[in-house]
Amino acid sequence: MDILRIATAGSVDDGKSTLIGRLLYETQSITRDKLEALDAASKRKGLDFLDLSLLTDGLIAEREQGITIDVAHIYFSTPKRKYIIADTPGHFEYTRNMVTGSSNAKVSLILVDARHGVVEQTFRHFFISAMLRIPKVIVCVNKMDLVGYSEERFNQIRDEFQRIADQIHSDGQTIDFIPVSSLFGVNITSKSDEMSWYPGDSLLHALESIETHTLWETSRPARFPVQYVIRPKTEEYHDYRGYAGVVASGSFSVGDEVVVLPTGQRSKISTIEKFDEQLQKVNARESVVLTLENDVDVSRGNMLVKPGEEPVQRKEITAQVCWLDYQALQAGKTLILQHGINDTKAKVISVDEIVNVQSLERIASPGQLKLNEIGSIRLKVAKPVFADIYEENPANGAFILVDEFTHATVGVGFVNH
Ligand SMILES: Nc1nc2c(ncn2[C@@H]2O[C@H](COP(=O)(O)OP(=O)(O)OP(=O)(O)O)[C@@H](O)[C@H]2O)c(=O)[nH]1
Repeated sequence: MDILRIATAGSVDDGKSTLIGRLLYETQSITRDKLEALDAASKRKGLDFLDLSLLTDGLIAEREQGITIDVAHIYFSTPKRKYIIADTPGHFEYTRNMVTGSSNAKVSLILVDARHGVVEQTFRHFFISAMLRIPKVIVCVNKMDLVGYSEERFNQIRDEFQRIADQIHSDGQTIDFIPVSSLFGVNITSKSDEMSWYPGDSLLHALESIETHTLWETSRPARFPVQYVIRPKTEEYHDYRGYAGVVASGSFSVGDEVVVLPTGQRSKISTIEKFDEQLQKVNARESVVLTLENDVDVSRGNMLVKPGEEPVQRKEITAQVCWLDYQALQAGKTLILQHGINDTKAKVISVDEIVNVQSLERIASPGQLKLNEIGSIRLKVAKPVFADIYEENPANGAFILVDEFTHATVGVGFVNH
């Protein structure tokens, strides 16, 4: 069964917890004991209905004590597929959580309170979705009941959002707008009469109709980072060399010619093995063991690619970076850049620009990048990195920056042109 990952974030009180709670409730994803706990917790709050906002995180006790956690993963499923929602709290400082919570997501769910319209947090969330190239954005205009289910208000918000989207260049991203009332369950899992003017799908229907296989990385250039070299020590398998890893992007078939990076040696794929199975072809995200026709030199950390679509071996990298450390990033700083399983020392040459994610204003030569800021930097690496431009191949275009001494992750980067 396939899995669709959804990233969400919202501003305080725009109704995200209620919306997610309703999705879980109406897809019968709540166990009986959770329902009982929810009922009891709602009664304790003096409510005569189920407070669905208490459901998310599955952390009813924490919610009641007012503790908010960083990123919560919420699971639900329909007969069609499984869903994972990565939910980040809407507080303005949480860019960092949003970036980590959103990586790997194929859908970004953005909530807008119909009364307030597009707010700063909406900008930030959309900017990050665009930066991460999340292919699908669904904007739920919530609390439509509080604006009399007004088509005019919905159109106003949609147009305002679209204006922002037009300012942020985000190729390949599609945006859907859905008017909903989470509290009353309107347009969440089914459509209802209140907004007969709305011709589109309910939220769940929109999610169900996203074709994940067309979104996956298979259409990108083929990349196979070698995680382990398998060399059994037995007599029988004396000559066996298998290369284990996960296909990062693209696909490989038996007989395909491959180039080994960084050596540039060439060979052909002899077999593709998955457990006891022999495959003819393997696609992105699958774990396999490849064997090659001739005895080329391949070691852990090398990458198999196809001739004619090799990534550039970069000694200098320009990247958009989200900085995650309390100590600001400045030119001259030495860090460890980790790209897949490879790491190398990297020196910051310059911090060229920062983006104000609320106004989308760009400031040149800011001198430093502070906690939660997003900006463009230039790095020099000690060992060449085989990264793609993030926009062209997200699976091979991102890296993390690690502090040399504390080993803490201090930044997330996306390779630019
Ligand atoms: N009238 C109306 N109220 C709603 C709707 N959705 C949520 N609310 C109310 O808005 C308030 C905030 O809802 P939550 O779901 O807790 O909002 P949240 O965005 O998760 O807020 P945090 O829990 O602070 O992150 C609650 O009182 C909800 O009952 C809606 O569609 N209509």
